[in-house]
Amino acid sequence: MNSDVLVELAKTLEQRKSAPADSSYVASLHAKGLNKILEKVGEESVETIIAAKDAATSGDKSEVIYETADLWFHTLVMLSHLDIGPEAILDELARRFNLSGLEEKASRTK
Ligand SMILES: N=c1c2ncn([C@@H]3O[C@H](COP(=O)(O)OP(=O)(O)OP(=O)(O)O)[C@@H](O)[C@H]3O)c2ncn1[C@@H]1O[C@H](COP(=O)(O)O)[C@@H](O)[C@H]1O
Repeated sequence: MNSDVLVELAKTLEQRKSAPADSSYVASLHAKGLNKILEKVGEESVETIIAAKDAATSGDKSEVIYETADLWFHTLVMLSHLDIGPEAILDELARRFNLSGLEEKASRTK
């Protein structure tokens, strides 16, 4: 698995924050602001869910892969807009290694 892609993409997204809005899609999203970015995350979430349902019945996984890539991409733009790098999410997932989801849920205080 090539998780370097996430890190490399995040570097590009960071550079786009200071680019002119009309020079790139990511720069245009940052210029439109967080609400527009969240609208895209919501839209891509719904498209991913629909593609997953379709994949379960048709067996064709290409659309759900394509839509999940759109969703991950827009989620990375959201994180970048909030000055959060993908390392923070990867670190959090790593922290959860070998931690049972059921045990973690039972240990929550809120
Ligand atoms: N991975 C992506 C990527 N995935 C999806 N998209 C774009 O996301 C956009 C939104 O998809 P939609 O299907 O919703 O398109 P749309 O209906 O035209 O969107 P809206 O008008 O509703 O906003 C499309 O324009 C896609 O091209 C991406 N755009 C950029 N990247 C990466 O980001 C880098 C920087 O991109 P730029 O900022 O454009 O240079 C690129 O080099 C790529 O690595």
